[in-house]
Amino acid sequence: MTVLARTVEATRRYGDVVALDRVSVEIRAGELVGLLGPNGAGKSTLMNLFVGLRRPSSGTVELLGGSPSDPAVRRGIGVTPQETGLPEVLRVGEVVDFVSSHFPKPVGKAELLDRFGLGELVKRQIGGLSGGQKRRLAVALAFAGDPRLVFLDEPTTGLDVEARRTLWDGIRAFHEGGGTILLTSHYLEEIEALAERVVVVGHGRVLADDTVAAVRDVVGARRVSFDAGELPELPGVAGVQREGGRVHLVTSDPDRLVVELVRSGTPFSGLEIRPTSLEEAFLTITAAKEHAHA
Ligand SMILES: Nc1ncnc2c1ncn2[C@@H]1O[C@H](COP(=O)(O)OP(=O)(O)OP(=O)(O)O)[C@@H](O)[C@H]1O
Repeated sequence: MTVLARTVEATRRYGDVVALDRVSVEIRAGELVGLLGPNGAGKSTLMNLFVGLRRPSSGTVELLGGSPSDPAVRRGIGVTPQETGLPEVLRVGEVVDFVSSHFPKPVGKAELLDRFGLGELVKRQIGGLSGGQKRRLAVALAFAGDPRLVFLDEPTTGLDVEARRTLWDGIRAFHEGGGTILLTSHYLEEIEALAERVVVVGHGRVLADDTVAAVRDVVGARRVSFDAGELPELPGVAGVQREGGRVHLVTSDPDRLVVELVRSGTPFSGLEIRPTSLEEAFLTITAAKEHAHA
């Protein structure tokens, strides 16, 4: 499959901070890849290397067969930054026209706005849009030039559920038409809803790069919850969390844990066992790797 973008052993330092540490990632044509990781993991730095806003301190970055610092190459991508300031006095349609004029084969105003549920706002001044509408427009603009590859850094931050779903529909439509996307998100629900592949980043390193389902399987963890007081030593516990009287234990072997809990004679009630969410999965991966490096 054609690789549209890749980093090879890319490291990025800011002074003493190593934001990315020898990261090698490939984005292949037609993929929708989610980039997941806690605050400060290095997600934005990786995005910025791909789109040419930053250069690696060492290692290489390749974009559409060329270099991200080449403006001609960058014309083939679409980007929505985390922070966006659009001119308040311009109308929605004017902003779309302005951005589209930079590309040889733009999507077309009506189609673009419709795709993102903004069709009725074409004459509205930017200053009169709600925060959510501005955000949706900013994301829509990443698609204006009919790009081969789109980078979305937290596209739906601050949006309500309905606006988020409209954006997801727009992103999915692009992907179903063969488009390739790399998106970061703090909403795990978003990564699970959109992405097929997930790259988990922590402390500047790639912790996992696989399907969403496989990342869960790698961890294979279950969350065992119950009400109890003091707990004895229990086998195979990867993490403990307490909420008032309720205890949540993360384990890869819930059966053994429950057997041992019963054997210990510890009084408990309200037993519940469920699969871990992606967030819990990546916290467990991060903790396990840190443990291994310690
Ligand atoms: N311009 C900069 N100068 C100094 N340090 C920086 C700079 N940009 C990022 N960093 C540091 O590099 C590390 C990675 O930051 P980055 O913004 O890439 O993480 P992130 O995963 O995108 O986080 P978030 O989810 O909070 O946006 C952090 O420790 C951050 O403080």
